[in-house]
Amino acid sequence: MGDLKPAAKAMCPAGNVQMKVVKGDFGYVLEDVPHLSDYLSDLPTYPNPLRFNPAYSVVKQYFVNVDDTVAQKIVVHTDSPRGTHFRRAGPRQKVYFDPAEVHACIVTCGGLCPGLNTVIREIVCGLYHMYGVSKVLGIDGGYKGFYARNTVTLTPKVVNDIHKRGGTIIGTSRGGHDTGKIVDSIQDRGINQVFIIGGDGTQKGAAVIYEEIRRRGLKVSVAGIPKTIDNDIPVIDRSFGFDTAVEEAQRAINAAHVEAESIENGIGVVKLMGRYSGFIAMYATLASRDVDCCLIPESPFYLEGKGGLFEYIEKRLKENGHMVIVIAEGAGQDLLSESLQSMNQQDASGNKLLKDVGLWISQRIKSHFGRQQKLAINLKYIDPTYMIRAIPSNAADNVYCTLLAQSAVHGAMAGYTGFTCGPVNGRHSYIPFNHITEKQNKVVITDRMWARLLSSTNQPSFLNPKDVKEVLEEEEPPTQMLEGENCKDSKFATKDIPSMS
Ligand SMILES: Nc1ncnc2c1ncn2[C@@H]1O[C@H](COP(=O)(O)OP(=O)(O)OP(=O)(O)O)[C@@H](O)[C@H]1O
Ligand SMILES: O=P(O)(O)OC[C@H]1O[C@](O)(CO)[C@@H](O)[C@@H]1O
Ligand SMILES: [Mg+2]
Repeated sequence: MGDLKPAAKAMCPAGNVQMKVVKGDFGYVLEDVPHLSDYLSDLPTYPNPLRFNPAYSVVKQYFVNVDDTVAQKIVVHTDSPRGTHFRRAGPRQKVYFDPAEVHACIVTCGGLCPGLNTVIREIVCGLYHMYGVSKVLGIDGGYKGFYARNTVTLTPKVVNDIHKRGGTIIGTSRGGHDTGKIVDSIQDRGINQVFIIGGDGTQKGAAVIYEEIRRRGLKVSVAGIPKTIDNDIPVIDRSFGFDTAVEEAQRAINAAHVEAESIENGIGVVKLMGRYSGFIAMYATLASRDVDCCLIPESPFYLEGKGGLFEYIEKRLKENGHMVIVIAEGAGQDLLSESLQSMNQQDASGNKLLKDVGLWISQRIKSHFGRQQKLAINLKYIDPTYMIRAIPSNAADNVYCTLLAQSAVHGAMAGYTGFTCGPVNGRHSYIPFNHITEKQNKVVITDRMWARLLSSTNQPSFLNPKDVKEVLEEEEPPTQMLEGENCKDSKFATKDIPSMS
């Protein structure tokens, strides 16, 4: 990495702060994150206290090499360029804060997600035990808590057991992001490390807080920790709490299956979260094996006629006597808008409020088969929406949350700022905000994973040749969670679509 070319700068779409892009040989690109020293000169440095910590001092190569970067694309070809890289997360030999001067704060924003309390716990414990920092504040109730609510003092004792509880002990909210007031509060309280846990909206808010802090020339590190139960944040392998949510969804699917198979022509309908991305529904379906049909926002479907849902339900009931349908909350919203009066309501953050697709589809199925009178169905609708996100994180998510929190703490102590952290191809990395906020992670229905789902449920793809063409033309890159690349050359060739009319 010694022969990297000098930084080439590009404008950051989110604001007026320039992106740090470093180019190297063979198409190597480092999309670096900002550092306090980019805008503050003569900052003192200190040896990392971990050098003197008996637990860590024996670890070989514990400190991350300053040149370590992580490749975004893991599948490469002999002639492909090396592509985009991110700075590897982890402790540095030198830190830019004297632990005694650190005054950190933590805020959680947006919807709940299993693991929030674990992340809070591990930020507090990481700061205390790894770096000897003893001033950590919890901001009560999301962004607006900076200027409208009280704060909570967080110590290892206060947070000791919180990972066993769902929710967030410091509260959360939507809306109320006022950059000026938030940065005033940070400045007035003498806070110099800000840990912001939240989804895409929260990370957009974190980006503008960072920009304002930089504009004011403050020595304050801003670290984002991505949180989304929908797994809709791009670049990172997966988001914390997702595993837990998929696991909890099994209970609802099992119940739907038991109900459905115990009665003649039983249909179990389960609605799961997923506003724009159907990952929870897709993984819960794949894990369960009891699901006959999974409907997600990314894959359009229709009810009536040849190749439609009603036809498939009839076929499945005749074949098997019962069936289970899993539907993500954002699926089929276009169909609902046609039949229900459009509401166009928004939550406090400006997110569109969705109509209840679970209730709607249950009613449509009932009235279709009721009208036909040739198949008497028994439908049970289960809506575990909030149950899958209000629980504590499972063991795997707890470990993941710990690594995330520690990455954020190491990054802030090392003087990095304006970053989100998360695993990229299994290596924790510091990712510039714009990469995380520019677009959403979605299920790519031309990817192998969706094909696996279709072959496991045997459901029709509901796509007509025109839809297939449109999907292929969108050229979505494969998601990080998937093992392969897009297979647009073969998998969705028209002849392979199960129920093409
Ligand atoms: N573009 C933006 N600029 C500044 N702040 C924003 C922006 N978008 C959202 N926010 C703020 O971020 C916070 C959380 O946003 P939002 O409610 O959209 O949840 P989220 O972080 O996307 O999480 P979830 O995945 O649960 O939706 C809110 O306080 C909101 O005001
Ligand atoms: O009802 P709330 O708390 O606004 O949250 C609902 C939304 O939050 C999410 O879980 C995202 O965090 C979406 O899937 C869902 O639409
Ligand atoms: Mg969001």
